[in-house]
Amino acid sequence: MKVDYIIVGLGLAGLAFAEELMANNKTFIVFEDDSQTSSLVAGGVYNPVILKRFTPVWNAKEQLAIALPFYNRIEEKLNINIDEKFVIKKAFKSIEDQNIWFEALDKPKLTDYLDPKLDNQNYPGVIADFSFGNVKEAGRIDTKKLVESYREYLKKENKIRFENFEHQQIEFKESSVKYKSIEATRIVFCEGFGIKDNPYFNYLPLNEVKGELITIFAPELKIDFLLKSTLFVLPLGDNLYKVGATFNWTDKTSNPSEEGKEELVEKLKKVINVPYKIVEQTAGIRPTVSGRRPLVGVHPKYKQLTVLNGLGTRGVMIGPTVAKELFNHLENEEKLNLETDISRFNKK
Ligand SMILES: Cc1cc2nc3c(=O)[nH]c(=O)nc-3n(C[C@H](O)[C@H](O)[C@H](O)COP(=O)(O)OP(=O)(O)OC[C@H]3O[C@@H](n4cnc5c(N)ncnc54)[C@H](O)[C@@H]3O)c2cc1C
Repeated sequence: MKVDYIIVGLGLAGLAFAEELMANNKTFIVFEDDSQTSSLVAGGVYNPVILKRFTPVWNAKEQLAIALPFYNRIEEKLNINIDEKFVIKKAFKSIEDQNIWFEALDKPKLTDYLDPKLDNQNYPGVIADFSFGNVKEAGRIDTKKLVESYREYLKKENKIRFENFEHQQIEFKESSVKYKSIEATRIVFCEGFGIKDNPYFNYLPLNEVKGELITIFAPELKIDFLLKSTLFVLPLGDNLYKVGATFNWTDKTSNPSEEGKEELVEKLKKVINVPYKIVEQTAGIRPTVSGRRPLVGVHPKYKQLTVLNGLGTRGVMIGPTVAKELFNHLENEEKLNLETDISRFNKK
């Protein structure tokens, strides 16, 4: 079997690259072994503003201009609904917090997104003593539905194998690779935290950060916006809400933990004051990089091997952009963004 590309991993990164290949009539096969869960458990929120500091997300406008049409095309192609738009209401913790918001209103990159009028309304069940600030142009991609539907679609197209990709089986040819019975021009590794087992790219500085979420059933909480406080509370419909997330730099497993649950329950006491029941708990590892820029590019020695990783906490927004940039670099000789190109980690 001969293909243009092998893609290893079908999370948000692999999916975005597969779409790019299809749009350009390239042939490919995906390997997926279910070892990582990040894209399946993600909140899926896209939000152009960093709400801890009221600063703009890096290249937010440009990323959203690519990402939203990208997900809407997939909605049409697979006949699914995955994009839900909503307002994010940031619950201020103090008057100082409000003042920082007012200062941020003047930042040119934020004016489109921050509503200058504070929301003083009371929402039953929500604890907020200092009003809310509204963030516009935000929403959520249902990443679980997206990834599962896309894998199903690739299965029907005979373009995915649900098995572990074994790096030691790669044989190098002059300008291609052989993997078992497949000959491919290139391999694109989209393995998330799985990169740690990749002997070609595990030199890259990926700082994995485990995140846990709970889903609660809270019939007395009637909100149709994303509530952002010490945690986020995201309405899913049918009185269900996703609550998260934790940040844990030491636990490298994707298993939900008792500590994770306790941390969320403890923090939630300061966010809502209505009864609820926990109906689900999920966990995954965010593939993050210090400096918060993804890992994109070509192996310094083996030019057939490439990587698309490090999407961090914002895979939904940034995935489609970096997939496009990698494709254009490999096929159209366009330069990679110097901030994301892995050559920044080459030995000088
Ligand atoms: C709790 C939590 C909440 C989050 N919330 C948000 C959010 O609200 N918004 C947002 O934008 N982002 C969010 N994220 C981050 C987002 O999930 C990531 O940025 C994104 O999922 C990373 O995608 P990926 O494809 O790079 O990695 P992954 O999703 O980890 O995908 C890698 C895939 O490769 C497969 N794989 C690895 N090695 C092999 C191998 N050798 N052979 C075969 N297959 C292999 C794995 O099974 C996996 O499916 C969240 C993450 C977590 C954990």
